[in-house]
Amino acid sequence: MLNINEATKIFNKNTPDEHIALNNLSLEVSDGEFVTIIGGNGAGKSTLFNAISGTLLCESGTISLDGQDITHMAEFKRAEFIGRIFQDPMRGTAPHLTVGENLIIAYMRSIKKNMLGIPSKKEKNYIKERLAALNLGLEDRMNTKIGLLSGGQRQAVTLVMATLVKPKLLLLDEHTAALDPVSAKSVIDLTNKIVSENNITTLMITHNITSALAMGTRTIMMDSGTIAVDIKGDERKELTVQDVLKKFNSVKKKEFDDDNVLL
Ligand SMILES: Nc1ncnc2c1ncn2[C@@H]1O[C@H](COP(=O)(O)OP(=O)(O)OP(=O)(O)O)[C@@H](O)[C@H]1O
Repeated sequence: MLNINEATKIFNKNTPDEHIALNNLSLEVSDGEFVTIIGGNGAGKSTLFNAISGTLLCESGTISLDGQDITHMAEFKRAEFIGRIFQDPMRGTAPHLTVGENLIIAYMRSIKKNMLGIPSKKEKNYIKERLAALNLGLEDRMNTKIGLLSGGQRQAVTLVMATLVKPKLLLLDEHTAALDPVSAKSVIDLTNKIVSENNITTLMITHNITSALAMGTRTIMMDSGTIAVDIKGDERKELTVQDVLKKFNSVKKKEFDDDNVLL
């Protein structure tokens, strides 16, 4: 499905500030896998997402999705089949447009029609049904400017926007980190529901090792632009946070230190 082969990204190359953010990183993700990604500050998690979504190009290595080489494909082209949700609920939506307008634009873009085209009545009903399925009553707020919704409501709408048409790949970049605990829990539940019901291949960055283990089917831990730990299958089922940290320490021969990691 997703195949990253020896990707290297170097920032400020050949300067005193040179930094290798992705170091010959290879990763294969199968169709329908839900991979949670953890790692300390600066480990390269967001750079990995930027490389996959085309926000930046790597110095070397290849990236393919569904058998198609996307290594040099422009970001806006990849956005047709890669959904990405950011930490900031303000990102990825047009705050002055209504909930309905934002959803329609996302839908029209995903089906490669003119973004400002007019959906049919059937399509409009489908969009409303998808919103209603969240059980947040947001289908009654189709005419509300999306910027007036709470952060949690907005991330919920963003999740629907990104999955109205099933993306080949969904990238969740700490998408609950800016929310209060109750809203974060609600968005996590919605994420699980939408991803599993639609069997969407998903990568999710989180700083919370507990939810990294509780969610998804596989957990990888990044360090210095590489994958230090990769856990899936039966091995993952019984694993505790301490086990993950122990694994990291034994592989990297150093203590995992990151104040931001919530146990
Ligand atoms: N545009 C850039 N220019 C220079 N250096 C960068 C740039 N983007 C990222 N880096 C550096 O690359 C490294 C990896 O950054 P990245 O944002 O991928 O880490 P991360 O794992 O997402 O960290 P965090 O959990 O803090 O968000 C860091 O050392 C960072 O300072």
